Amino acid sequence: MTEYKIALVGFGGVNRGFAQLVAERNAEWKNSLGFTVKIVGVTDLFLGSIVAKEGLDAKQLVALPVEKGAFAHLPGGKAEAFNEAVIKNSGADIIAEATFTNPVDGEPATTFCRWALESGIHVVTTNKGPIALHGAELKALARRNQVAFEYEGAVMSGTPVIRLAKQALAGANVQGFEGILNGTSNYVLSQMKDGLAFNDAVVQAQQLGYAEADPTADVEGFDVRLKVVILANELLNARLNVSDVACSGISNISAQDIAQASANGASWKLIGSADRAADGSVRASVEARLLPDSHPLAGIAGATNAVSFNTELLGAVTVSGPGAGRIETAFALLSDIVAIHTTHGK
Ligand SMILES: NC(=O)C1=CN([C@@H]2O[C@H](COP(=O)(O)OP(=O)(O)OC[C@H]3O[C@@H](n4cnc5c(N)ncnc54)[C@H](O)[C@@H]3O)[C@@H](O)[C@H]2O)C=CC1
Ligand SMILES: N[C@@H](CC=O)C(=O)O
Repeated sequence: MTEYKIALVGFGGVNRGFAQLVAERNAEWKNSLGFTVKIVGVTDLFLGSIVAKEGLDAKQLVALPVEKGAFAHLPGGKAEAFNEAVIKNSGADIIAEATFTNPVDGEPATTFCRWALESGIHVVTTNKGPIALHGAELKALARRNQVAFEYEGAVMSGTPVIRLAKQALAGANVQGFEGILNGTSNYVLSQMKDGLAFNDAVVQAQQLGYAEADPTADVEGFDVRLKVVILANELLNARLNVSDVACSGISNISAQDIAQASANGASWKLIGSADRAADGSVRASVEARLLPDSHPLAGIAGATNAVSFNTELLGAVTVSGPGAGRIETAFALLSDIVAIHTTHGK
């Protein structure tokens, strides 16, 4: 029976959600997935760090209070985040990277991924920055070191759109896509439709674990822009940079705009899209669009996301599912570990 030793980098909503899955389901995974997971290290800027090669009690980790330096209260724990030591020296086979997404340069998460890959350790991550901004370099580094770099949760949380489009739609010839790719902004627009003020809806999205550390990234479209770059580069063989994608958000949409749209049988949605032109070039954008209620994306409400792939052989293939959420995104990490088990498992 394979046992994967995992170190968690960042211990906010997503990796705590992953620890919860381990606490509740490890025994079940033994039978259903053919492996178990042992958490051998955790490091977090705010909480500190801890390493235990014999394995940490996942239930105890989940119950850790969200207090500065909290890991220092556990035997062997430290108040400081010794990220490099945890990544390189905890004995982990896999690093689960879930620190803040930095939409400008992808750091320091990109460095965390490099440290792991250079050390021959697999990486699973939900962080959009390293993939959108340094994806080609990190994938090459993973190949050179014969390890996996997996990031299904970076787009649409636990809804498996990247693997679906790359594997199940291989050969169908994806020509483009359009989608609702941010849970927070879609939640905010839905709540505003029900009468809540913009700022109150953003606070709710933060409390529910959907929003970025700085929710400006959600409501101004920067988060969707990273996801559009990731999907376009993965599926359309584009080489887009963030600066190639025109981007605007939803912060200028008023309650009155939403009510008026509703009265006219339409809804405002933040849409990320990309298309391959006849000359092979790829154009992409992020913008709020007014969709008639008959449009397949108009009825997608709350933190649910959906993406419609335009394929040559099947026409439109639309996938909908959770776009944010702690456990939902933790599931994406699990699905990445399943992929590693399939490709690299003993
Ligand atoms: N929450 C969600 O629904 C989804 C989140 N993501 C991405 O997953 C990642 C994690 O998300 P959450 O857990 O919700 O965020 P979070 O804000 O709850 O947790 C992030 C944790 O990382 C820690 N951290 C930040 N910088 C660090 C550093 N330099 N070294 C060590 N620790 C550091 C923070 O102290 C915090 O505890 C983010 O990149 C986010 O964009 C992706 C898909 C969905
Ligand atoms: N803040 C993001 C989280 C997932 O990427 C969102 O709301 O979609």
